[in-house]
Amino acid sequence: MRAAVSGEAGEPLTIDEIDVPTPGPHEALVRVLTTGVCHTDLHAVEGDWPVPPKRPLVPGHEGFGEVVAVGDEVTDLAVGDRVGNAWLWSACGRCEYCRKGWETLCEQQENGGYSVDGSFAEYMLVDERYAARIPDGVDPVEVAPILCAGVTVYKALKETEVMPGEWVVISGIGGLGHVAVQYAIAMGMRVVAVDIDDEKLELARRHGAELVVNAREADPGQAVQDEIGGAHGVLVTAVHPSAFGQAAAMSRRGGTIVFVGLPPGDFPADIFDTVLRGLTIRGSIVGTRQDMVEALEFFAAGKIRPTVHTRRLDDINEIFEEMKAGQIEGRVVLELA
Ligand SMILES: NC(=O)c1ccc[n+]([C@@H]2O[C@H](COP(=O)([O-])OP(=O)(O)OC[C@H]3O[C@@H](n4cnc5c(N)ncnc54)[C@H](O)[C@@H]3O)[C@@H](O)[C@H]2O)c1
Ligand SMILES: CCCCCCO
Ligand SMILES: [Zn+2]
Ligand SMILES: [Zn+2]
Repeated sequence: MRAAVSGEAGEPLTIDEIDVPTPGPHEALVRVLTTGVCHTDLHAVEGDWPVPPKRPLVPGHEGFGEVVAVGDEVTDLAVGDRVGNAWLWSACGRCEYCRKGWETLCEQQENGGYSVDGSFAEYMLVDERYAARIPDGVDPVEVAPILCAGVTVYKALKETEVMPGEWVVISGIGGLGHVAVQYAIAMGMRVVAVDIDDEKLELARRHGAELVVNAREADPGQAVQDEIGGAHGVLVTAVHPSAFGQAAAMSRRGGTIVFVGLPPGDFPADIFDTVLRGLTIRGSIVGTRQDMVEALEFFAAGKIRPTVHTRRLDDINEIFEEMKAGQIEGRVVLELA
């Protein structure tokens, strides 16, 4: 099968002919129809995180497709079923985190397109116990970004604890941020969008943001305090550390700041301010299987319309260059079939 393969960190991917994988007892073989390209895939290819991916690696964890074969012990998937892979490719199901419904924190988890091969290929494997079940009748291109961008921001917005009618800042209006604006509005929140690119901020407005701030032209903390007295929640999906240091200043007293963006680096946190204003700073990683069900339900109900641009597998290296340059509007989705 044709696949985009990352052989060495920092090197361009090659489009290779590799073996079609064989499903294990609890696995299914899936013909990939579409797959989103997440900035995490770029981090994986560049190798800029502390935990390296497998190599050689087939990236991709927003893959949508059709089951074509199942393993010997599969009981919950059949040929023809439509499924998705995800970052949470599998977990142990037995540890404290899995028992408590925090399978995304399982230390035995496998990660699609990172520790196991993903969806930048004609076929991929999924574990029947963790594969996303795709609602009937949804758009095969627009559903792909929900499998990571959608479930991640949906979970993160829940983690901000922002209530209907309250304000949330979405910092970073890329693949994650532009659907975060939509989930926030669907969840009854009011949105301030922050980015460094006016075209991204215009996209946020088109998706319903009431206020926008270009962090290259104004101090986002001062702007959000002046406009609304600070936001009840701040969700940072940006790919530069400076956005993380700006988050607290945008928060209202008692606010919750949730980080999902993962640029290498760290951020300053003022001790006195954090304590005096009762701020919560929280990391959030993708979503559980239940979060995926809920995020897909919002999508299937027509409340989330990812802005997508379709490309081919062979374009992947150009796509990553455009992503690095911040030139991608919404989400690129590869069409494999
Ligand atoms: N925590 C998780 O579970 C999780 C899940 C998916 C992705 N991620 C991470 O989230 C990040 C974003 O992913 P993506 O696919 O949306 O990336 P993307 O490249 O599509 O978008 C990144 C956005 O950040 C904006 N940006 C850059 N510098 C900024 C700044 N200083 N202030 C505000 N905005 C700024 C860019 O203009 C762009 O709009 C990546 O680091 C990715 O690895 C994390
Ligand atoms: C720690 C890595 C989290 C990435 C989630 C999928 O983009
Ligand atoms: Zn992702
Ligand atoms: Zn576990």
